[in-house]
Amino acid sequence: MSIEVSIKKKLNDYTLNVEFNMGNEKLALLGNSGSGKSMTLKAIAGVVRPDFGLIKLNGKEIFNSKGNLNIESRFRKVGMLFQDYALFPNMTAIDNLKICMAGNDKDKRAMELLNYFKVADQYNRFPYELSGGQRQRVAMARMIGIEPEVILLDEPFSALDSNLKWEIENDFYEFINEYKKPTILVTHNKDEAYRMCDKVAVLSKGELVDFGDKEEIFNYPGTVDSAKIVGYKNILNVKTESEGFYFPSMNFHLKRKSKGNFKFAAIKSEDIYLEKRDNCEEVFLKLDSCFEDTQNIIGVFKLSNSENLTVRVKKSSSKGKDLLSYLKGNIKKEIPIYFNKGKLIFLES
Ligand SMILES: Nc1ncnc2c1ncn2[C@@H]1O[C@H](COP(=O)(O)OP(=O)(O)OP(=O)(O)O)[C@@H](O)[C@H]1O
Repeated sequence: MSIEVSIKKKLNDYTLNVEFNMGNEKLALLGNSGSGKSMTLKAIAGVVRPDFGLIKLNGKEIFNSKGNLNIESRFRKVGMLFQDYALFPNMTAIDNLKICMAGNDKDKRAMELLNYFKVADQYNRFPYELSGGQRQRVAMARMIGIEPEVILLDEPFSALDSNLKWEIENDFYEFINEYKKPTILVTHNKDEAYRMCDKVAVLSKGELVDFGDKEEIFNYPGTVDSAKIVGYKNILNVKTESEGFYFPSMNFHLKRKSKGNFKFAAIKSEDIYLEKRDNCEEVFLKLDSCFEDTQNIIGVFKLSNSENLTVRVKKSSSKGKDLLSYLKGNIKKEIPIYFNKGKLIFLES
Protein backbone atom coordinates (compact mmCIF):
# COMPACT_ATOMS: atom_id res chain seq x y z
CA MET A 1 0.00 0.00 0.00
CA SER A 2 1.27 3.48 -0.77
CA ILE A 3 0.16 7.05 -1.10
CA GLU A 4 1.69 9.79 -3.25
CA VAL A 5 0.70 13.39 -2.70
CA SER A 6 1.81 16.38 -4.77
CA ILE A 7 -0.70 19.21 -4.46
CA LYS A 8 -1.09 22.98 -4.37
CA LYS A 9 -4.04 24.92 -3.02
CA LYS A 10 -4.41 28.66 -2.53
CA LEU A 11 -5.58 29.32 1.03
CA ASN A 12 -6.47 32.59 2.77
CA ASP A 13 -2.93 33.63 3.68
CA TYR A 14 -0.60 31.39 1.68
CA THR A 15 -0.52 28.51 -0.81
CA LEU A 16 -0.51 24.98 0.53
CA ASN A 17 2.31 23.23 -1.34
CA VAL A 18 2.77 19.65 -0.19
CA GLU A 19 4.67 16.80 -1.78
CA PHE A 20 5.44 13.44 -0.18
CA ASN A 21 5.22 9.67 -0.71
CA MET A 22 4.78 7.00 1.91
CA GLY A 23 4.17 3.27 2.25
CA ASN A 24 2.67 1.29 5.13
CA GLU A 25 4.10 3.68 7.66
CA LYS A 26 2.76 5.93 10.36
CA LEU A 27 3.48 9.57 9.66
CA ALA A 28 2.99 12.34 12.21
CA LEU A 29 2.07 15.63 10.58
CA LEU A 30 3.20 18.42 12.89
CA GLY A 31 3.07 22.19 12.52
CA ASN A 32 1.86 25.37 14.15
CA SER A 33 -1.81 26.20 14.25
CA GLY A 34 -3.00 27.22 10.78
CA SER A 35 -0.02 25.67 8.96
CA GLY A 36 -2.21 23.52 6.70
CA LYS A 37 -2.29 20.14 8.45
CA SER A 38 -6.06 19.62 8.34
CA MET A 39 -6.24 20.97 4.78
CA THR A 40 -3.70 18.35 3.71
CA LEU A 41 -5.81 15.56 5.21
CA LYS A 42 -9.01 17.00 3.72
CA ALA A 43 -7.41 17.13 0.27
CA ILE A 44 -6.39 13.46 0.54
CA ALA A 45 -9.86 12.52 1.78
CA GLY A 46 -11.48 14.41 -1.10
CA VAL A 47 -13.32 16.84 1.16
CA VAL A 48 -11.52 19.84 -0.37
CA ARG A 49 -10.25 20.06 -3.93
CA PRO A 50 -6.63 21.13 -4.54
CA ASP A 51 -6.07 23.72 -7.30
CA PHE A 52 -3.26 21.69 -8.88
CA GLY A 53 -1.60 18.35 -8.51
CA LEU A 54 -1.90 14.66 -8.15
CA ILE A 55 -2.88 12.18 -5.44
CA LYS A 56 -2.32 8.45 -5.95
CA LEU A 57 -3.42 5.61 -3.71
CA ASN A 58 -1.65 2.29 -4.37
CA GLY A 59 -0.50 3.64 -7.73
CA LYS A 60 -4.03 4.57 -8.76
CA GLU A 61 -4.93 8.22 -9.30
CA ILE A 62 -7.71 9.51 -7.07
CA PHE A 63 -7.07 13.15 -7.96
CA ASN A 64 -5.38 14.68 -10.99
CA SER A 65 -5.97 18.33 -11.82
CA LYS A 66 -4.65 17.84 -15.37
CA GLY A 67 -7.10 15.12 -16.28
CA ASN A 68 -9.81 16.81 -14.19
CA LEU A 69 -10.01 13.59 -12.19
CA ASN A 70 -11.48 13.94 -8.70
CA ILE A 71 -12.81 10.68 -7.27
CA GLU A 72 -15.61 11.39 -4.81
CA SER A 73 -14.72 11.16 -1.16
CA ARG A 74 -16.95 8.15 -0.46
CA PHE A 75 -15.25 6.09 -3.19
CA ARG A 76 -11.69 6.85 -2.12
CA LYS A 77 -11.30 4.16 0.57
CA VAL A 78 -9.92 6.78 2.92
CA GLY A 79 -10.73 6.47 6.63
CA MET A 80 -10.82 9.73 8.58
CA LEU A 81 -11.12 10.17 12.32
CA PHE A 82 -11.64 13.58 13.89
CA GLN A 83 -11.66 14.91 17.41
CA ASP A 84 -15.44 15.42 17.35
CA TYR A 85 -16.47 11.83 16.43
CA ALA A 86 -18.83 12.95 13.61
CA LEU A 87 -21.27 10.10 14.29
CA PHE A 88 -24.77 10.33 12.84
CA PRO A 89 -26.77 11.50 15.88
CA ASN A 90 -30.04 9.86 14.89
CA MET A 91 -28.57 6.38 14.43
CA THR A 92 -27.55 3.75 16.97
CA ALA A 93 -23.91 2.73 17.27
CA ILE A 94 -24.36 -0.35 15.08
CA ASP A 95 -26.33 1.54 12.44
CA ASN A 96 -23.58 4.17 12.35
CA LEU A 97 -21.25 1.37 11.24
CA LYS A 98 -23.61 -0.44 8.89
CA ILE A 99 -24.53 2.67 6.90
CA CYS A 100 -20.87 3.10 5.94
CA MET A 101 -20.17 -0.55 5.09
CA ALA A 102 -20.31 -2.28 1.74
CA GLY A 103 -20.96 -5.98 1.09
CA ASN A 104 -22.80 -8.70 3.03
CA ASP A 105 -22.91 -9.75 6.68
CA LYS A 106 -22.98 -6.15 7.87
CA ASP A 107 -24.52 -7.04 11.25
CA LYS A 108 -21.89 -9.65 11.98
CA ARG A 109 -18.95 -7.50 10.84
CA ALA A 110 -20.23 -4.41 12.64
CA MET A 111 -20.61 -6.36 15.91
CA GLU A 112 -17.10 -7.80 15.52
CA LEU A 113 -15.66 -4.31 15.17
CA LEU A 114 -17.67 -2.90 18.08
CA ASN A 115 -16.44 -5.86 20.09
CA TYR A 116 -12.83 -5.27 19.05
CA PHE A 117 -13.09 -1.65 20.18
CA LYS A 118 -14.79 -2.72 23.46
CA VAL A 119 -18.20 -1.15 22.84
CA ALA A 120 -20.21 -4.21 21.74
CA ASP A 121 -22.51 -3.77 24.75
CA GLN A 122 -23.38 -0.27 23.52
CA TYR A 123 -24.44 -1.40 20.05
CA ASN A 124 -28.05 -0.28 20.38
CA ARG A 125 -27.36 3.11 21.96
CA PHE A 126 -27.55 6.48 20.26
CA PRO A 127 -24.46 8.75 20.32
CA TYR A 128 -26.04 11.08 22.92
CA GLU A 129 -26.33 8.07 25.27
CA LEU A 130 -22.59 7.33 25.06
CA SER A 131 -19.62 8.88 26.87
CA GLY A 132 -16.99 10.77 24.86
CA GLY A 133 -14.64 7.79 25.03
CA GLN A 134 -17.35 5.37 23.89
CA ARG A 135 -18.31 7.68 21.03
CA GLN A 136 -14.72 7.78 19.86
CA ARG A 137 -14.51 3.97 20.06
CA VAL A 138 -17.63 3.70 17.88
CA ALA A 139 -16.12 6.24 15.47
CA MET A 140 -12.94 4.15 15.25
CA ALA A 141 -14.95 1.00 14.54
CA ARG A 142 -16.93 2.84 11.88
CA MET A 143 -13.80 4.11 10.19
CA ILE A 144 -12.30 0.61 10.04
CA GLY A 145 -15.64 -0.74 8.79
CA ILE A 146 -15.16 0.97 5.44
CA GLU A 147 -11.92 -1.07 5.04
CA PRO A 148 -9.81 2.01 4.36
CA GLU A 149 -6.59 1.82 2.37
CA VAL A 150 -5.23 4.91 4.07
CA ILE A 151 -6.04 6.21 7.54
CA LEU A 152 -6.14 9.93 8.37
CA LEU A 153 -6.34 11.00 12.00
CA ASP A 154 -6.96 14.65 12.88
CA GLU A 155 -6.20 15.01 16.59
CA PRO A 156 -8.61 12.17 17.30
CA PHE A 157 -7.93 11.90 21.02
CA SER A 158 -7.39 15.50 22.05
CA ALA A 159 -10.90 16.00 23.47
CA LEU A 160 -10.56 13.05 25.87
CA ASP A 161 -9.27 13.38 29.42
CA SER A 162 -5.73 12.16 29.87
CA ASN A 163 -6.38 8.77 31.56
CA LEU A 164 -9.04 7.80 29.06
CA LYS A 165 -6.96 9.14 26.19
CA TRP A 166 -4.06 6.90 27.12
CA GLU A 167 -6.26 3.79 27.20
CA ILE A 168 -8.11 4.50 23.95
CA GLU A 169 -4.97 5.58 22.16
CA ASN A 170 -3.23 2.33 23.12
CA ASP A 171 -6.12 0.17 21.91
CA PHE A 172 -6.34 2.08 18.66
CA TYR A 173 -2.64 2.03 17.86
CA GLU A 174 -2.42 -1.66 18.62
CA PHE A 175 -4.98 -2.06 15.88
CA ILE A 176 -3.20 0.33 13.49
CA ASN A 177 0.08 -1.58 13.95
CA GLU A 178 -1.59 -4.79 12.83
CA TYR A 179 -3.68 -3.17 10.09
CA LYS A 180 -0.54 -1.98 8.26
CA LYS A 181 -1.88 0.74 5.99
CA PRO A 182 -0.44 4.22 5.41
CA THR A 183 -1.54 6.28 8.41
CA ILE A 184 -1.21 10.03 8.88
CA LEU A 185 -1.71 11.53 12.34
CA VAL A 186 -2.17 15.27 12.80
CA THR A 187 -1.26 16.23 16.33
CA HIS A 188 0.02 19.15 18.40
CA ASN A 189 1.56 16.74 20.85
CA LYS A 190 5.18 15.87 20.05
CA ASP A 191 5.21 13.01 22.55
CA GLU A 192 2.14 11.46 20.96
CA ALA A 193 3.82 11.85 17.55
CA TYR A 194 6.97 10.15 18.81
CA ARG A 195 5.07 7.37 20.54
CA MET A 196 2.76 6.54 17.67
CA CYS A 197 4.64 7.20 14.46
CA ASP A 198 7.76 6.11 12.55
CA LYS A 199 8.03 9.20 10.37
CA VAL A 200 7.54 12.90 10.96
CA ALA A 201 6.63 15.74 8.59
CA VAL A 202 6.62 19.38 9.64
CA LEU A 203 4.44 21.95 7.89
CA SER A 204 5.14 25.65 8.10
CA LYS A 205 2.79 28.10 6.31
CA GLY A 206 1.77 25.42 3.85
CA GLU A 207 5.29 24.18 3.03
CA LEU A 208 6.74 20.86 4.16
CA VAL A 209 9.94 22.06 5.82
CA ASP A 210 10.99 18.67 7.20
CA PHE A 211 10.17 15.06 6.37
CA GLY A 212 11.99 11.97 7.58
CA ASP A 213 12.42 9.24 10.16
CA LYS A 214 11.28 10.38 13.58
CA GLU A 215 14.67 9.88 15.23
CA GLU A 216 16.30 12.05 12.60
CA ILE A 217 13.74 14.86 12.84
CA PHE A 218 13.58 14.80 16.64
CA ASN A 219 17.37 14.85 17.00
CA TYR A 220 18.35 16.94 13.99
CA PRO A 221 15.44 19.15 12.93
CA GLY A 222 16.27 21.06 9.77
CA THR A 223 14.56 24.38 10.48
CA VAL A 224 13.74 26.67 13.38
CA ASP A 225 10.05 25.75 13.09
CA SER A 226 10.80 22.04 13.28
CA ALA A 227 13.21 22.56 16.15
CA LYS A 228 10.56 24.37 18.21
CA ILE A 229 7.95 21.74 17.45
CA VAL A 230 10.12 18.80 18.51
CA GLY A 231 11.04 20.45 21.82
CA TYR A 232 14.02 22.77 21.40
CA LYS A 233 13.05 25.57 23.77
CA ASN A 234 16.19 27.61 23.20
CA ILE A 235 16.66 29.11 19.75
CA LEU A 236 19.42 31.73 19.60
CA ASN A 237 20.66 33.99 16.82
CA VAL A 238 24.23 33.23 15.74
CA LYS A 239 26.73 34.60 13.27
CA THR A 240 28.89 32.06 11.46
CA GLU A 241 32.58 33.06 11.77
CA SER A 242 35.71 31.60 10.22
CA GLU A 243 36.59 29.83 13.48
CA GLY A 244 33.11 28.98 14.70
CA PHE A 245 30.03 30.90 15.88
CA TYR A 246 29.27 34.16 17.64
CA PHE A 247 26.17 34.42 19.88
CA PRO A 248 25.42 38.19 20.00
CA SER A 249 22.84 38.04 22.79
CA MET A 250 25.34 36.32 25.10
CA ASN A 251 28.42 38.03 23.65
CA PHE A 252 29.95 34.59 23.38
CA HIS A 253 32.25 32.98 20.76
CA LEU A 254 32.17 29.22 20.28
CA LYS A 255 35.07 27.59 18.45
CA ARG A 256 33.77 24.90 16.17
CA LYS A 257 34.26 23.83 12.54
CA SER A 258 31.23 24.49 10.39
CA LYS A 259 30.09 24.19 6.81
CA GLY A 260 27.33 26.52 5.69
CA ASN A 261 26.01 29.88 6.78
CA PHE A 262 24.03 29.16 9.91
CA LYS A 263 21.84 31.86 11.45
CA PHE A 264 20.42 30.03 14.48
CA ALA A 265 21.58 27.64 17.16
CA ALA A 266 19.20 25.48 19.16
CA ILE A 267 19.63 23.53 22.36
CA LYS A 268 17.18 21.76 24.66
CA SER A 269 16.69 23.13 28.16
CA GLU A 270 17.90 19.88 29.70
CA ASP A 271 21.23 20.12 27.83
CA ILE A 272 22.26 23.28 29.68
CA TYR A 273 23.50 22.82 33.23
CA LEU A 274 23.93 24.94 36.33
CA GLU A 275 27.07 23.15 37.48
CA LYS A 276 30.41 22.57 35.78
CA ARG A 277 30.58 19.51 33.51
CA ASP A 278 33.04 18.03 31.01
CA ASN A 279 32.83 19.11 27.39
CA CYS A 280 30.78 22.17 28.31
CA GLU A 281 31.24 25.87 27.67
CA GLU A 282 30.84 28.28 30.58
CA VAL A 283 28.85 31.49 30.05
CA PHE A 284 27.76 34.02 32.69
CA LEU A 285 24.16 35.19 32.30
CA LYS A 286 21.75 37.26 34.37
CA LEU A 287 19.00 35.10 35.85
CA ASP A 288 15.56 36.56 35.31
CA SER A 289 13.20 34.15 37.06
CA CYS A 290 12.85 30.60 38.29
CA PHE A 291 10.04 28.19 39.09
CA GLU A 292 9.28 24.52 39.57
CA ASP A 293 6.79 22.13 38.04
CA THR A 294 6.01 18.61 39.22
CA GLN A 295 9.23 17.17 37.77
CA ASN A 296 11.66 20.02 37.13
CA ILE A 297 13.36 23.15 38.38
CA ILE A 298 13.41 25.79 35.66
CA GLY A 299 15.56 28.90 35.35
CA VAL A 300 14.84 31.60 32.76
CA PHE A 301 17.46 34.02 31.40
CA LYS A 302 16.16 36.90 29.32
CA LEU A 303 18.87 37.57 26.73
CA SER A 304 17.13 40.16 24.57
CA ASN A 305 13.61 41.25 23.66
CA SER A 306 13.16 38.18 21.52
CA GLU A 307 15.51 35.63 23.05
CA ASN A 308 15.12 33.68 26.25
CA LEU A 309 17.23 30.85 27.49
CA THR A 310 15.68 28.25 29.81
CA VAL A 311 17.55 25.71 31.87
CA ARG A 312 15.65 22.70 33.16
CA VAL A 313 16.98 20.36 35.83
CA LYS A 314 15.15 17.24 37.00
CA LYS A 315 14.18 17.39 40.66
CA SER A 316 15.20 13.74 40.92
CA SER A 317 18.81 14.54 39.97
CA SER A 318 21.41 14.63 42.78
CA LYS A 319 21.45 18.43 43.10
CA GLY A 320 17.87 18.96 41.91
CA LYS A 321 16.32 19.83 45.24
CA ASP A 322 18.95 22.39 46.27
CA LEU A 323 18.82 24.20 42.95
CA LEU A 324 15.58 26.06 43.50
CA SER A 325 16.89 27.85 46.59
CA TYR A 326 20.20 28.53 44.76
CA LEU A 327 18.27 30.09 41.86
CA LYS A 328 15.88 32.04 44.11
CA GLY A 329 18.89 33.57 45.86
CA ASN A 330 20.37 34.67 42.55
CA ILE A 331 17.48 36.37 40.78
CA LYS A 332 18.76 39.39 38.76
CA LYS A 333 22.37 38.30 39.38
CA GLU A 334 24.88 36.85 36.92
CA ILE A 335 25.49 33.15 37.37
CA PRO A 336 27.44 30.62 35.28
CA ILE A 337 25.66 28.18 33.01
CA TYR A 338 27.24 25.32 31.09
CA PHE A 339 26.32 24.47 27.50
CA ASN A 340 26.68 20.91 26.34
CA LYS A 341 28.47 21.72 23.05
CA GLY A 342 27.68 18.35 21.53
CA LYS A 343 23.96 18.97 21.93
CA LEU A 344 23.89 22.29 20.09
CA ILE A 345 22.43 22.15 16.60
CA PHE A 346 22.84 24.87 13.96
CA LEU A 347 20.16 25.94 11.50
CA GLU A 348 20.15 28.07 8.37
CA SER A 349 16.50 29.09 8.50
N1 LIG B 1 -12.13 27.20 2.80
C1 LIG B 1 -10.96 27.79 2.91
N2 LIG B 1 -10.46 28.57 1.93
C2 LIG B 1 -9.26 29.16 2.04
N3 LIG B 1 -8.48 29.08 3.12
C3 LIG B 1 -8.92 28.33 4.15
C4 LIG B 1 -10.18 27.65 4.11
N4 LIG B 1 -10.36 26.99 5.27
C5 LIG B 1 -9.26 27.23 6.01
N5 LIG B 1 -8.41 28.04 5.35
C6 LIG B 1 -7.09 28.52 5.81
O1 LIG B 1 -6.19 27.45 5.63
C7 LIG B 1 -5.13 27.54 6.58
C8 LIG B 1 -4.81 26.17 7.10
O2 LIG B 1 -5.87 25.69 7.89
P1 LIG B 1 -5.78 24.24 8.56
O3 LIG B 1 -7.10 23.99 9.21
O4 LIG B 1 -5.30 23.25 7.58
O5 LIG B 1 -4.66 24.48 9.66
P2 LIG B 1 -4.08 23.45 10.74
O6 LIG B 1 -2.60 23.37 10.52
O7 LIG B 1 -4.83 22.16 10.69
O8 LIG B 1 -4.39 24.26 12.07
P3 LIG B 1 -4.83 23.76 13.55
O9 LIG B 1 -3.62 23.08 14.11
O10 LIG B 1 -5.13 25.04 14.26
O11 LIG B 1 -6.01 22.86 13.39
C9 LIG B 1 -5.60 28.54 7.63
O12 LIG B 1 -4.77 29.68 7.52
C10 LIG B 1 -7.02 28.86 7.27
O13 LIG B 1 -7.28 30.23 7.44
